[in-house]
Amino acid sequence: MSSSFTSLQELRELVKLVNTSFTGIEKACATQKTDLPALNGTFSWQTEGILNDPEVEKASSVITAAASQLAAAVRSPMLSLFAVANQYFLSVSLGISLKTHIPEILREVGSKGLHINEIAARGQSGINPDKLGRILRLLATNHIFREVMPDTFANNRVSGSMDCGKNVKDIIADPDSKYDGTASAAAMLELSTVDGTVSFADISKMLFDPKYANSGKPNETAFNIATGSDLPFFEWLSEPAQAVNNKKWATAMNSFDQFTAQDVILKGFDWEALPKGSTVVDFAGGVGGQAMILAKEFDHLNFVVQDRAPIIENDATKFWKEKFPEAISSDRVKLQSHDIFSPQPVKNAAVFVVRAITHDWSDEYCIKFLKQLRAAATSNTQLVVIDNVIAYACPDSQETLDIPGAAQVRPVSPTPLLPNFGTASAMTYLLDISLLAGLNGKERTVAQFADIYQKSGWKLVSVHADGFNYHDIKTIAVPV
Ligand SMILES: C[S@@+](CC[C@H](N)C(=O)[O-])C[C@H]1O[C@@H](n2cnc3c(N)ncnc32)[C@H](O)[C@@H]1O
Repeated sequence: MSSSFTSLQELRELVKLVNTSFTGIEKACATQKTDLPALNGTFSWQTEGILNDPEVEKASSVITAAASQLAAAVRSPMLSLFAVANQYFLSVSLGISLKTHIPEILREVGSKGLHINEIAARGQSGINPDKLGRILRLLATNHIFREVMPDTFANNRVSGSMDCGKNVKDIIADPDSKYDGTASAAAMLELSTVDGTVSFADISKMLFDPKYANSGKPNETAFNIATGSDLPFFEWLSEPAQAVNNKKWATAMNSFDQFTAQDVILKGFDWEALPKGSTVVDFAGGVGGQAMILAKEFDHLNFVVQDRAPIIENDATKFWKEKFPEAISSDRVKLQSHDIFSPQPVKNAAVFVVRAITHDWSDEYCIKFLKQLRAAATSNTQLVVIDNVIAYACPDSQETLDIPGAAQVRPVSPTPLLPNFGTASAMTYLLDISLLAGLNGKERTVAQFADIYQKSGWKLVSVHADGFNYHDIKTIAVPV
């Protein structure tokens, strides 16, 4: 670990890591006969493709982790801390740029950019041009947008990725529908910045409140304190008053498909080996996106997609009617309204797929629904939980590493990087805290998964990680 280095040695090692990783990126670009997309270039999914190359992905993580470790080492601690303490303004500025449609306005004028007076006028939000300019300058200083001339801004590749693709005129005519029909990740960014999440980012109220401090309840959170609602987040989102946020949430969830490989569900579990006619339950499956990928690939399997009644009756029904109607008409796929805490109606499931669910709930609640699944399981039923796995920021030698596949979840970081790749893994840790604030949810280590399984009558038997990340990890359990 880093403690064995002198300060200059450590910095030299970090610089070396940046250099060797950069050489790896150059080689991958040469092999693929392509270039890295330029920071000041235009965003497109096609040119971003090289970043998904496993070598480039790994090199990118090393460079990100090393660069931030270098900055932490060479900068005055007070400057680092001041930047963190005021990060909130960066977050809100990002949201303001979305609310005023800056990425779309700047796309329409191209690389020459536009003066702040004209940007403010085109957005018709009533924002003062000088104040907007200061917001955009803070963002440009953080590599989001470019100030091409004094008070004149253009998109760069980062800000361009927030462009929802619609005409500014159409957006302004109906701002509530801005993200309809798109898969824009900007919908999630808006929800995370100006649409309310900021109000519950202050989790101190939740952590120090005598009633909330030790609660695992989904409606005793920073979100509840901030909004005054006593509904759990997802129920609140279904309220008629939240219709616009609800639409945005649906777009945000769809947008994740662009970042995650669509075949992850197919890997790390032998679906082919399940006997013909086996039933796979997509538990709290949303519209049933995972079941659909599996149903298209394995026609010997049947599926039940379960979720809350409004999701099943509206979104899921529409989704399957549009994309795979024959699966419904042939009865191979059934859509079923089901509350995860009530007794599981499918008693002959070969597999319960539980994706992006456990991290929404505290241990207490996970154990409740896992017990319901266990009560309905046969001795051959398998539980396939797909979620993020979180790692400690220090070396970890827990006994679960003996479980097949568990060690691969933690790629070994080169010294002197943090074992969890530091800020290259920041998303997982930020998500963990936002789950805490909004839902009393939690990202878990492999050992913590093993623990909730053991407490609900399941036994963790294997772990499968696909690629170089902590996302979409499969933990597979069987009845005890
Ligand atoms: C993050 S989404 C994951 C959806 C899906 N598994 C996927 O991977 O796309 C969480 C899902 O849990 C569902 N959910 C939340 N509370 C529920 C409950 N009490 N009963 C059934 N489903 C619930 C939500 O409606 C939502 O579809």
